[in-house]
Amino acid sequence: MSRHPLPDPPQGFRARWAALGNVPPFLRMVWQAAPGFLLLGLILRLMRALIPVAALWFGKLIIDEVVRLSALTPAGDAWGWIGADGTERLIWFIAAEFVLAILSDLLGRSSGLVDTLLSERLTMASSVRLMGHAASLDLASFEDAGFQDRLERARRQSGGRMTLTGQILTQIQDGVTVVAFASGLVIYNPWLMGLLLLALVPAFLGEAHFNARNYDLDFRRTPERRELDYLRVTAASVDTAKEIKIFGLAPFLIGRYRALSDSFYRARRRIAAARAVWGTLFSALGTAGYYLAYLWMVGATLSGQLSIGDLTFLAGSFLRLRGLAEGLLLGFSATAAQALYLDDLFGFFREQPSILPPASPRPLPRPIQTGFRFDGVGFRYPGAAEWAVRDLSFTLKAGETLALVGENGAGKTTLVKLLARLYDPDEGRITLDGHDLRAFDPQALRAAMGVIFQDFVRYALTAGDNIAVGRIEARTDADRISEAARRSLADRIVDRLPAGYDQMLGKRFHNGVELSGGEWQKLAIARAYMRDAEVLILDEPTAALDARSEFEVFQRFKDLSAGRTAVLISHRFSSVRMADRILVLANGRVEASGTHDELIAQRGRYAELFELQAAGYR
Ligand SMILES: Nc1ncnc2c1ncn2[C@@H]1O[C@H](COP(=O)(O)OP(=O)(O)OP(=O)(O)O)[C@@H](O)[C@H]1O
Repeated sequence: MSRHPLPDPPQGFRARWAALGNVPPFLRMVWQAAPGFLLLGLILRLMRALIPVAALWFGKLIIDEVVRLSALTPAGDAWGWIGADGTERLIWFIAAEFVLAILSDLLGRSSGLVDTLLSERLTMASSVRLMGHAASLDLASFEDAGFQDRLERARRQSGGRMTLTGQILTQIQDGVTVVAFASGLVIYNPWLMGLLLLALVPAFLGEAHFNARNYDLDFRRTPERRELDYLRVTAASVDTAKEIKIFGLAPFLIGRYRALSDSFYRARRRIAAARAVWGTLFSALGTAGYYLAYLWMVGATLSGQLSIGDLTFLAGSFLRLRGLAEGLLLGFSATAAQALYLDDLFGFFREQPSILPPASPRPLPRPIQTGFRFDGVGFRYPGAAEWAVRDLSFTLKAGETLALVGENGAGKTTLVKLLARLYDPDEGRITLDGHDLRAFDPQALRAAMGVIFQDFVRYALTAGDNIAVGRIEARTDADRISEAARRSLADRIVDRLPAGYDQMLGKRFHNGVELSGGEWQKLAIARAYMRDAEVLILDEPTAALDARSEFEVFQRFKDLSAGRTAVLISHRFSSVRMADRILVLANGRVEASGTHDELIAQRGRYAELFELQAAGYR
């Protein structure tokens, strides 16, 4: 059973045919990605489509010619007929068939090549579009399990479904070949065509049914598949290896993986077995149709209505047509199935962010005049029952350094996320210089902020790039990067790295050097200094720093943010007391505010927590 509520997959034939509506936008995407290849693929295939009929027709002509000549040629030398009188036509027919065979191979290989290149270009284009679109969506979306399922399915489609173009082109090619063969059959005897269709339709419906069942299974099991991927990565990755070993977690993870994938396997096996049984039955039906037609052809040849050449042409046509039409119908149903999967990709592209720039955004005040004001702000994470912050009212004055303190879960990080408009409040409002934050372009707002979170990212990039991500446009500005490193005290770490700023970090790639938790933090803090930020926010990225380092880092932070608006979050009171003003949060509300001395004098929670920590050091 799926653990997360998922919308039902599209059911029934109508939905499956409706999914074919995804084919035109898909082809549009292909056209945009590689118009030349698409056109070339189509031309090559159309040329190739007519070769089988032509080859079979030459085969018929050859046989009739052979039958005619065999009566005239004396027995003896197998090569003696070449060059003899009256055999020119036969030689031309054989030569034509030879050329067709070579041409067919050549066209087949060229279209294979074009397909490969096309699919590469398409995978790239759709992955780029996927990444771009994902980046435009709200943070809240990413934290929703249903969204992650949709993202996962879309990601699979962007890589996995790209053979679809080749499939559609092959369909077109086979369609043209079928029409050519069928015209031949109809000319000889229209009943043959009816017999053929009768033999094929059940197979087609059967395939369509099983394809849809497979899709339903994939759809319903997306959460489990995500869990499988998660387990695979967790059980075997550089980030988790240490803890997995210490806790001896491998058997647990493997057991879980096995149980989940077993249930997957069983479901797949059921479908595959039913498909095999029905497939054999339907195929036997097709064979019966063929032999019925064959009986008629043999009779017609014996009674002189058809020549031997006609018999080979017709029998060959029927057999090829059966194979082709079967392939075409099954391919059609497979295309419909693929188109169902495309629903995931296009469905994802249709997903829209809710935090958008207004039609005419206000220019961001630079410098900020009065500051930010929270007015009765309340926010609940999507799907959460509890408010993360509620009735939150305070001012973050321009130019001041404000510290946020409070126990775990008090709402400090949430407050910062609201300030950076990663979320919008559900109640109340946040203003900047008197204007609602929603009046500004969220990108511009974020660009004016330097926020380093507790769970900042450790990029598998060079040390220099790990700092430059704070302002990626300045990636080549070595002076700016080293200045940022100096400010955050990361310069001493970089100096010790074998390749300095060019040193690859982390264990993911070759020659990477791993840093300690505190060293990573100093590097991350340098990101904030890369920006021309109006507001600097350190949300506890200093937890792994030793006491002296944190003191130094914060001292610098305060000096460097002089005149700028700054927010710092820390559980260390020695750092917090440096701030101009301290806000004590509890249960998502402001419980008290003031300078360190004022708060101590109030003898409230702040004084209590401060005493608790101080006592620990005595
Ligand atoms: N992404 C999220 N989705 C749902 N709930 C969340 C999410 N992040 C935080 N919460 C909830 O919101 C509340 C406030 O969390 P927040 O991270 O703001 O606390 P904090 O004061 O920063 O805590 P800490 O000192 O542990 O970092 C907590 O009760 C937490 O469970």
